[in-house]
Amino acid sequence: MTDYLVPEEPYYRGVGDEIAMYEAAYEIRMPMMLKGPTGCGKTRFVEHMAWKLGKPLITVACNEDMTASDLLGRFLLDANGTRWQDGPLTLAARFGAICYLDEVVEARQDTTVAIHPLTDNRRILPLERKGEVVKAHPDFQLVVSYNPGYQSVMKDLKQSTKQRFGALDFDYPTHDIEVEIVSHESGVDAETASKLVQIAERARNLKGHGLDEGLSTRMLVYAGSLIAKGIEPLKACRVALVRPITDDVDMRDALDAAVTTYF
Ligand SMILES: Nc1ncnc2c1ncn2[C@@H]1O[C@H](COP(=O)(O)OP(=O)(O)OP(=O)(O)O)[C@@H](O)[C@H]1O
Repeated sequence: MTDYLVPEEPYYRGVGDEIAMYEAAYEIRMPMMLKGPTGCGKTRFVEHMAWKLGKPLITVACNEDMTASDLLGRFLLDANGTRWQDGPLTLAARFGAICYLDEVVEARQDTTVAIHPLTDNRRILPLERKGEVVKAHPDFQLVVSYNPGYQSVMKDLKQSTKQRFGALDFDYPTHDIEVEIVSHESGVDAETASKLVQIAERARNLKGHGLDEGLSTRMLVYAGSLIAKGIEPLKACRVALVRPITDDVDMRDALDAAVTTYF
């Protein structure tokens, strides 16, 4: 399990009371759901909290091809016959890690249902194929992330899943905090970081008016990092901010124009 300990403090700039809330939630081992758009700091937050609490962290990026076996484990065939290999969720439950399921809504429903017995007061994980019931280690906690913007009627978590979690809302930080984050992460000065954040703020206003999702803090960190490496800001913004977020020619022009008002 020591392989999964977070060795150094991951930089996380708190934006509200989320650190204190998470600590309280961990105290009672409440399963947590982190809700918010992509690239706004959810993963970094969990890494920071695992480090702060001194607990191992096992992260799983969920996708629609994922089966319950990918989480729970399976029998593998090797030279000596078959042997059981724990999946990441089983490993975390057995040895007391924080298990972070990123974008859990992407997983198929039979996969999400597999977490149910772990997320109520039973805190057990039945491994039907193996004929074992794993009792969760006292340090085990389940954390999932969820981007409400992506959900459709077809793809949403069942209420019986949602209601097993406490939830923390995440969003893009306020201007000054985002400037601090972008500057810290990329190495650009506060003035440049502030320009990048202003571009993002303008683009975020276009969400729902041609853009599906706002420009994330992650994208700003990329743009800033390119600028810090000596790339001309205009080009850095095109590559890291404008081109990835839209294929629409008019929208690209509008965003390019926004960039040129700052750089
Ligand atoms: N509050 C914050 N403190 C420190 N860094 C932050 C913060 N918010 C965002 N970042 C920066 O933004 C980047 C993206 O954040 P992160 O990977 O945590 O996003 P996410 O919300 O988990 O996205 P996804 O849902 O796509 O996984 C981080 O690598 C970090 O550089």
